[in-house]
Amino acid sequence: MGVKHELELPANLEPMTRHPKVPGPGEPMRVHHSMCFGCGLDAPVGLRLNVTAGEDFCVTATMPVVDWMQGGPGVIHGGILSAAFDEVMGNASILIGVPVVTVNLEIDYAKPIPLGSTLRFTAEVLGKSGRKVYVRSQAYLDGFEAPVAAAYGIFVEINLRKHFEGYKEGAVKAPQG
Ligand SMILES: CCCCCCCC(=O)SCCNC(=O)CCNC(=O)[C@H](O)C(C)(C)COP(=O)(O)OP(=O)(O)OC[C@H]1O[C@@H](n2cnc3c(N)ncnc32)[C@H](O)[C@@H]1OP(=O)(O)O
Repeated sequence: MGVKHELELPANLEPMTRHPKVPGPGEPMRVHHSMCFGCGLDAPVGLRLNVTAGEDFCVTATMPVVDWMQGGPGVIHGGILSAAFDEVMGNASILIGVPVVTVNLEIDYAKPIPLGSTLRFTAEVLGKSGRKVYVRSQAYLDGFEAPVAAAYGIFVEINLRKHFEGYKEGAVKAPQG
């Protein structure tokens, strides 16, 4: 079946503006936490995704599919791909300037993705309604015109300080030096 139909969006989407302080098109998005599994460079195990800002409400990213990402023999684990989509779509949400967390993630896996390949991601914010931000992402592989996987995410605006209150004491710190 490949990737599924479009995400059903609510009728009451609000106009969005790109936040003036986010990176410009072609510039790298900032690492939001050095120990983040998705983008952190100090995380002992992680995707270390480099996400690049695009035009409007879009971002792009690439991810080499390396051996530790294996699920079935020779191919990526579906949960790793899901985490990559989460990270890329979370970064797209940053472009509208609201702190968010994921509440809903849907993935379509259309093709097996071999170890040794490089996935290319695109993601765009489709709209915002109240605290909810709707995002879509697609993953591409060389040699395939259509996406090899796709995702839809709903992210919800949070108060960053309140959301992580009570959890920060248990946070894993980056190694010193
Ligand atoms: C930023 C850089 C990249 C980061 C990428 C990685 C992002 C992540 O992985 S974040 C980690 C995973 N996510 C989480 O841990 C979130 C856990 N969930 C929560 O903490 C809470 O559900 C929270 C705070 C998001 C929302 O709770 P609360 O503030 O009580 O709001 P609540 O009223 O339940 O929901 C807000 C809206 O979202 C909707 N909503 C909540 N859950 C869902 C869901 N599963 N599906 C669809 N809609 C939902 C609600 O219906 C509500 O809509 P409306 O405003 O229209 O009534």
